[in-house]
Amino acid sequence: MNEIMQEGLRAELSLSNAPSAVDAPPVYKSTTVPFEKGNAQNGTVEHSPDARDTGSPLINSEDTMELRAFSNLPSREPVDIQFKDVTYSVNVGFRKGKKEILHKVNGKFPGGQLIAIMGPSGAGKSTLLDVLSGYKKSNVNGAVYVNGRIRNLASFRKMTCYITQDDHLQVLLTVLENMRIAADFKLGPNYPVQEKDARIEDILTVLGLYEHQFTLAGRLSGGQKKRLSIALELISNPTIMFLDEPTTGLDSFSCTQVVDLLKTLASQGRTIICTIHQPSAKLFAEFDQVYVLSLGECLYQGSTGNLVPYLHSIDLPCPKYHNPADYIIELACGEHGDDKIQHMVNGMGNGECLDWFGDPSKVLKLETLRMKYPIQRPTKENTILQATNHWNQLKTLLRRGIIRGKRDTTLTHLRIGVNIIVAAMLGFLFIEGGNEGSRVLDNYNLMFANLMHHSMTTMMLTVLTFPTEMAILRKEHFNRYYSLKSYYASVTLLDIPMVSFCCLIYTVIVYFLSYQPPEFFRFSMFFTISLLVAFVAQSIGLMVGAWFNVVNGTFIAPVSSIPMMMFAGFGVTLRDLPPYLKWGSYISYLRYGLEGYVGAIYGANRETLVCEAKPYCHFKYPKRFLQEISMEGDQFWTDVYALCINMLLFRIFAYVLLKAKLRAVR
Ligand SMILES: Nc1ncnc2c1ncn2[C@@H]1O[C@H](COP(=O)(O)OP(=O)(O)OP(=O)(O)O)[C@@H](O)[C@H]1O
Repeated sequence: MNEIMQEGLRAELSLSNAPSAVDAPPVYKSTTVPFEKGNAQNGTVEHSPDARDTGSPLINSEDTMELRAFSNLPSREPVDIQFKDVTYSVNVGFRKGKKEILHKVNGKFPGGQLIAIMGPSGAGKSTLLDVLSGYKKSNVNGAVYVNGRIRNLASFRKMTCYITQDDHLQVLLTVLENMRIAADFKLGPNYPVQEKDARIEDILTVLGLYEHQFTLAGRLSGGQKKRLSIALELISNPTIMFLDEPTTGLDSFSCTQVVDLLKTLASQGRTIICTIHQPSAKLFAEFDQVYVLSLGECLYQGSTGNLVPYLHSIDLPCPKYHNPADYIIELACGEHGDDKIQHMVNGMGNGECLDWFGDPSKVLKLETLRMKYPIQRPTKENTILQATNHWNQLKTLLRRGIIRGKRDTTLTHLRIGVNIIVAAMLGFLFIEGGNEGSRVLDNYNLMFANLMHHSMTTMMLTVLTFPTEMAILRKEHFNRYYSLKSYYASVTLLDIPMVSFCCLIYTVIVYFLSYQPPEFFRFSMFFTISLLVAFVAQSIGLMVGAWFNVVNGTFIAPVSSIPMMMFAGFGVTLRDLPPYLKWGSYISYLRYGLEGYVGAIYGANRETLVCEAKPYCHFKYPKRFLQEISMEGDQFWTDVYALCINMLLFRIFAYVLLKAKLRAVR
């Protein structure tokens, strides 16, 4: 344990129950939290099958040491969770029906406890966690009770947080920046800065991250990343914390640090529920309560200390010097026979049996809980899911996006570099194409090449980067950092300067190297079309990226561009398109782009072109060229409107897809 963590754990400071509002001032009282050192040092534990746990620490108080609580986080009123006959099924596929994963499981997680959901791989641990946290809503049957009342998901989510197995952090932000951004989302701009900083400092200190506050999150070790994930959620001081495998991938020292920390949090009234694979005996003993699943059914629920007596009571005694956590997993896997699983499920009434809880005073009936916790009148703030308003969410998202943009210099340089290189190459390739009458067709090719460049670079970049954001979006959106509207608005706004800048450099280079007419209004028209095409392509990229993963997206996006190219009027003129395919030209944004470019360069009464390279210039008169390609040349504004409408429609559709995608996973 590092020094900071040690110091944090030793300090004596704890808090009394305080109001549940996030920004309520802390009220302190001096108590100490016993630290159970564990009697299973080497992965083995000697146990007495008859010794029932009575709720007191598993270890003699001689070995206790004091933990430092979070001095800036008010303690919480414990919240009791109970679930009855919970079933969860998934659709396996078209005409294949449904597969049931949780089979009418029951259970009770009393407040202020550290609870482990254990079981072999595929037992349904993560699924149960998802169902209880409200992350999964569809295909769930049964009832979840919070303090004796049927769970109201909206208000329940306000007191909970969900920490996913993968950390999904903002890797380009430092620890402190991550914390400050989270504080701005969760506490809002009106929360006093000094108190915000004090809360951040307190959390970082206790979690042993204070000395790493200026380290980029991406450079932290696995254990530090996990602690940062917890730290970010602690800012809003949740009452219930759900953690999916918080110790997976960590060494035993980091595991102990994380579990010690969770224990501290539980001791202050929070209900901490986490899934865990196969803890060592020492780690296992740290949990207050354990809930064991096998194939979607409950094998045991009760205190960790009561597991051995329970196994003894059902004639499945845990061998001496065997880690009970290992033994129950062996039983759950069916290593000792499949009949034992059913025997245990029956013995526990699939989670209905509450006889093996360490502290019987915590096992209150639903009616008693309802009397203990009267109904609270909903307040105005209670109707909004996020802690702060849309404007604050957008501002904070933009601030975070700007920091990320500045740090991600490789991508920024790459985007600028690609635009300069491609523009220079095309400019030199089509040099003088813009004013030479004999090279009008070459210039037409250049316009199409421009369209390809703008559409492909922006679209593919979005298709490749957006899906990687989805995991972070899912986590932060579920944890109520921001609404989807604010997120989407920030995504739309953040890329405007970069796309515009890249378009501008590209257009300047191509325009002047290829000798396009040196008139400001024609340059502006040319640039406007480039910009709009880039934005439409980006919208399509968003649409694809919102729904498909990177692999499928990189296939779908270019393939979907092919019909757009076909109908652009480039290979086959708009006049020569077969009547039954004419509709295609109206939905092709590349058609409007090409028409817009032609209008900018050859429309608006362009004067007769010079004809020096060859004695005969077929397209010396721009009008003749316009007739040849069956374009009017005076439809610039129609093209601009059409591109704007395309952009708007694709953006709206991308938003709808994104929303549907977020719903689909739940
Ligand atoms: N969408 C799905 N379609 C089909 N089966 C699913 C789906 N989601 C989950 N399952 C199945 O449900 C079972 C439980 O999954 P879950 O992820 O909850 O297990 P777990 O106990 O958390 O496993 P692990 O410890 O390996 O993460 C597994 O057999 C899994 O294959």
